[in-house]
Amino acid sequence: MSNTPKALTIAGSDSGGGAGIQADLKTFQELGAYGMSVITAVTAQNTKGVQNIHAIPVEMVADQLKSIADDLRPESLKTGMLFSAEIIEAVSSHIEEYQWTNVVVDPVMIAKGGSELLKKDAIEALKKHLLPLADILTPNIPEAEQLTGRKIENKQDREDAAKFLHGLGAKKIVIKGGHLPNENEPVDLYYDGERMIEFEGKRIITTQTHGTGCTFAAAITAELAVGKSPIEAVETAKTFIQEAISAPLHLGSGHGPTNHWAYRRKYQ
Ligand SMILES: Nc1ncnc2c1ncn2[C@@H]1O[C@H](COP(=O)(O)OP(=O)(O)OP(=O)(O)O)[C@@H](O)[C@H]1O
Ligand SMILES: Cc1ncc(CO)c(N)n1
Repeated sequence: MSNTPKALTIAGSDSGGGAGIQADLKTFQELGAYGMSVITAVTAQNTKGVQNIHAIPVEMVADQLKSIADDLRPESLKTGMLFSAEIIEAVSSHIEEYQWTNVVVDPVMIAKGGSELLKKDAIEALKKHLLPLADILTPNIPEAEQLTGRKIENKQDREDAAKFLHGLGAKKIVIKGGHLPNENEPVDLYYDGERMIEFEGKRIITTQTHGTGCTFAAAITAELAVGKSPIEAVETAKTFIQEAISAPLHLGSGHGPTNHWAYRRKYQ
């Protein structure tokens, strides 16, 4: 058998191709990991917004996980849109049962246009079942606020939130800076229980940011699959998303997708 690194995404499908499963698989491929997917929900979505959501029955989510576990153990995995408490519980119990490692949890809650990708009553399940399994948790600022129940207004708040989330069991946390006010650079704060590290970026004023969070977490996951350390993985992911936002494709009339092949063209 070959030792090609395999990365798994457990997430929702974005018909528009810029976020969710589609962004994840494109990113895995770009960074040299063989991509696999477990689909939790199908969204009818484009750059203008989410028009409809159909959750996959939890038994079918479990069957997809089992098929992968029976044959194709992933070197790393990421979770994205999980939609409901029952899907979160099923995904968490299977990750535990199969003892999968290098688990990246992107706690997707709301799409850019405001659509709910995680039911409100599922947040507790996420905290209780999935956070303790996270090797790297990647909330944006509104998600970190939901998970901590605290307002995040400055750097000290972000550091406190990272510590709080570490206390809930996530081993490493990256609080992403995309949602900081436009006059601030998009600094991502990394915390592993000991070190606080700021990953700096250059803010690009653009509407072409559909799927930035998915792409960033997928890049971390791909890097873990190919054997990089968590800090190296976050470093590469930061460069990958910076390039992907810098060279937009200008597709659609709303929040357009990022450019998943920009990093390769520049660095590979
Ligand atoms: N305008 C921007 N310019 C440069 N980097 C950005 C910009 N917006 C976001 N980023 C970076 O992109 C990554 C994703 O962050 P962001 O906070 O946008 O995630 P998100 O809100 O989860 O995305 P999504 O819309 O997919 O849910 C982070 O590394 C962040 O710093
Ligand atoms: C399916 C899906 N997952 C995640 C996001 C968040 O960007 C989205 N818009 N759609």
